[in-house]
Amino acid sequence: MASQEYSKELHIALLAVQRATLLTKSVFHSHAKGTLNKSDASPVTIGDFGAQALIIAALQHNFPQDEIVAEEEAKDLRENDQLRETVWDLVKGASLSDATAENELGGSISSPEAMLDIIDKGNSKGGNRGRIWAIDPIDGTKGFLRGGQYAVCLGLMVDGDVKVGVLGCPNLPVSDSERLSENIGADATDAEGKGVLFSAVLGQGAQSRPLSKDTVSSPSSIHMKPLANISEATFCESVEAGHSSQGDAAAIAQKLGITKPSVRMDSQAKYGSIARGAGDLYLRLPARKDYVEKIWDHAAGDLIVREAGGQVTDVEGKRLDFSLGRTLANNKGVIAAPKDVHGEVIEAVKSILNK
Ligand SMILES: Nc1ncnc2c1ncn2[C@@H]1O[C@H](COP(=O)(O)O)[C@@H](OP(=O)(O)O)[C@H]1O
Ligand SMILES: [Mg+2]
Ligand SMILES: [Mg+2]
Ligand SMILES: [Mg+2]
Repeated sequence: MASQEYSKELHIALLAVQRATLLTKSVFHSHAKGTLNKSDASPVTIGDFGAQALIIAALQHNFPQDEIVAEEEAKDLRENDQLRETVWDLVKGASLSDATAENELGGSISSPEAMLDIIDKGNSKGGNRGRIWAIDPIDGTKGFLRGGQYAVCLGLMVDGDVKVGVLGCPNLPVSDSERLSENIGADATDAEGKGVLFSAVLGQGAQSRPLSKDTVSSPSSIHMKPLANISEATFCESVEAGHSSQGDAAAIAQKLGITKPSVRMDSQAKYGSIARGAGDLYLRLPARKDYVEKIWDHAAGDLIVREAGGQVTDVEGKRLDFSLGRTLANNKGVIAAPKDVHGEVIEAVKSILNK
């Protein structure tokens, strides 16, 4: 049988996300997370920089022609010797325990200077032409710092359309059959038995597999849970009230007859959770009118939910458009739901937001 389309891209993406996720786990457990505040007042840690370096190095080794849009830049590390050395210590020690897998990723980065240049290779403007990877080295940095959920995120777009998506979620349960509990975001740990990789290739379905320390584990297919009645839905939203208007979400839930409390969770772990049927809906209602969503916050999750039988749009019902550069310039908010109830959810969203 001929290998399926994008099979090499998926394999490398899984390995690269796995290696980067292991690096972030070591930072998650340490007290010194090397946190800085960026110009927009959002945090970045040594884990974000290190994970971005490892993923880009793996992509450049395998797909040297491809462009990369990544969240972070090396400027702060160039200006701060101590911070640079701390990140370098993390990066040079990071490797998968399987030698073949590590070889496939190109092995270690050669020097701290090379690491800085690699981090800055994520500066593509994005757009609607050619092969462009989108990287969020730690999505949900605030959750990461709080000891909650976070995700290492990688997507491949071709001509502006997402073809491959991978999410590494070290603090989610491995099992697809655990329903979400209210406090999953708050009491997350990556103790034994935790850690999952979600993935999808356009037209080939969505999968989950345990996060491993060596080569990739074998996958299970994942699907959104059929909903007999929308009123029985469990919906997910951000922990951060500034990222998603929780008052609007509550009003929409009430309109749909939903009585269960929302599950608040950081990061694209929300997309992975509903894709595996652990929850049903993801509501991200714009809290600030001027905020423009970034493509790396949604590329992988959007594809994984759609391949699991869901529909993902903005609050007006438009598909997310990844072809416009580094941001989702043409979209406001995100509504993800099983295909057959998505229309009903959008009607409720419109009726509340247009009030
Ligand atoms: N005002 C805002 N509205 C919506 N999203 C925002 C925001 N400010 C920051 N974000 C984004 O929200 C992401 C986290 O999403 P969530 O709330 O679902 O955990 C952040 O990703 P990072 O943590 O990668 O910076 C950041 O890009
Ligand atoms: Mg950030
Ligand atoms: Mg993010
Ligand atoms: Mg991030």
